[in-house]
Amino acid sequence: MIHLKQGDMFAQVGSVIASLMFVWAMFKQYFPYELRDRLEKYTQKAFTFVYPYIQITFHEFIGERLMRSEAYSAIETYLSSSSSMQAKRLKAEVVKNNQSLVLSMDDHEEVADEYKGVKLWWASGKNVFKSQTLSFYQITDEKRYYKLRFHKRHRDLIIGPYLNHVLKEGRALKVKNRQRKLYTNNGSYWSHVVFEHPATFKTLALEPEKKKEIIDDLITFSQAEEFYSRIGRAWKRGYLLYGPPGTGKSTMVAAMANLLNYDIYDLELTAVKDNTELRKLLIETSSKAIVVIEDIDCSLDLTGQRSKKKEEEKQGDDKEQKPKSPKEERDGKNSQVTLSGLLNFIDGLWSACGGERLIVFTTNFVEKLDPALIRKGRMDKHIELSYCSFEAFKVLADNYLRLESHHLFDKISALLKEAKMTPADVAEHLMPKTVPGNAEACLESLIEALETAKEEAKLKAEEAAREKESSSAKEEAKEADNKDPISEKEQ
Ligand SMILES: Nc1ncnc2c1ncn2[C@@H]1O[C@H](COP(=O)(O)OP(=O)(O)OP(=O)(O)O)[C@@H](O)[C@H]1O
Ligand SMILES: [Mg+2]
Repeated sequence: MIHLKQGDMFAQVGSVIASLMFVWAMFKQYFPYELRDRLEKYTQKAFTFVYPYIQITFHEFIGERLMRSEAYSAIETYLSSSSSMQAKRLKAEVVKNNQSLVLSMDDHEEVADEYKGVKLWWASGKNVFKSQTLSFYQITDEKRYYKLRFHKRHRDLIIGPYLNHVLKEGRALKVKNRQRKLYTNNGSYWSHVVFEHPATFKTLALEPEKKKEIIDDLITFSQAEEFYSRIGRAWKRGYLLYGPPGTGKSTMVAAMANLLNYDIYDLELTAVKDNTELRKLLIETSSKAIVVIEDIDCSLDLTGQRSKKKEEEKQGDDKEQKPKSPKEERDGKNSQVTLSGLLNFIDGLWSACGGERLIVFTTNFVEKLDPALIRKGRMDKHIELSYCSFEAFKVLADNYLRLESHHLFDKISALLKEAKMTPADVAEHLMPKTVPGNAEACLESLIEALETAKEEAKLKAEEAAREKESSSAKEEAKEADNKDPISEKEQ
């Protein structure tokens, strides 16, 4: 316990010096002015010589409006791990919706820290003020603080890099401990609920290499603040998740948020009146967030906006007579958000405010989207989520049935190659049907479903082949019909 010995030494040296200073303050008035001035100068010098340590105080409250200091709470969080190991008296606070505890040292405790081989000490304390009001009760006001002590020869290292490190780490820990939120827009306002989706990349059924690639990409992004600022790009990244329904697109968004500890802003574009409202919503999003637009192909008629425009130019006033799309009729309103409005949302100037944001689009029909919307630089990473592979099935079997291997796995592996089934459907068969769950029964029900799906796929393929054959026969007959008069003429 070196830090305690050092701390004791500080306390002793400090109290000796404090007593000397006290004696000096009592008697200095009896000395002539000039001598007093000199003596004071030498005492200060002696003080810094004997006590060559620098002390910085961080108060809990700042300013007259008594705002809680951000630095104080970042330090409190930063010190929580060393406090729980070193301090004898601790304070506990419950965070994350009563799910976890954060410990900090109680008043008048001291803990040591080390940075690049340099040792320093943090002490907690409080000032108590008593104020007598007109009423009978006495009001006590406590103001807490942290005091940092270090040797003066490390001044540059501690005041610069170390304190930056403490604040950065403290803030990052706070973000990790905070309760995350899921925001949804009601028109141009965000409302939120607590975000508690249990999906993680571990439970996501996906091929391991693909999973690793996505995780690496996300982590690299979240640690690349300096890189983005060096290359002059806003700190954001776009993901396009596409694939059939039930392949895990929404689940992956939740897993991303859980991995990076981000909030989610689920943006419903059809509820946004126009581009101005869209911009307002964007400005109100915080950093460390995922802004997700689900089913972007159905959200707005962004799919063929450009080609549609060209068509409209050709057709003149025909537009007014056009019947409304089913979506427009259902909503009873028509959002005025345009493709260019959305593009500005993604990469316009305002999108850089706040930084550290992921923008995620999900869609079932990637081919329907305007290429401008999903080009690299806007949607930087395109991820296809497809039908369940055997690798993905193994993740589900482990999650749902706690099975790493089983004699039916080989059969399932062969069937998954021939039948297309989404992870959502596979998962449905793995849900326990009895208590306690019978794994074999689940696997057998899955095999049965896969065999049916395989049969259906076979029938469909045969039908498609027949249709193709008959249509090519028709084409040939048509071609032959067209050729006949010519050949007759030639004859
Ligand atoms: N890859 C997967 N890994 C784990 N679970 C999955 C996966 N895909 C689907 N599921 C399960 O199926 C359900 C539906 O999945 P999800 O909502 O993520 O699909 P989706 O791709 O977003 O579908 P849609 O296109 O209809 O929005 C989820 O509750 C999840 O439990
Ligand atoms: Mg979805």
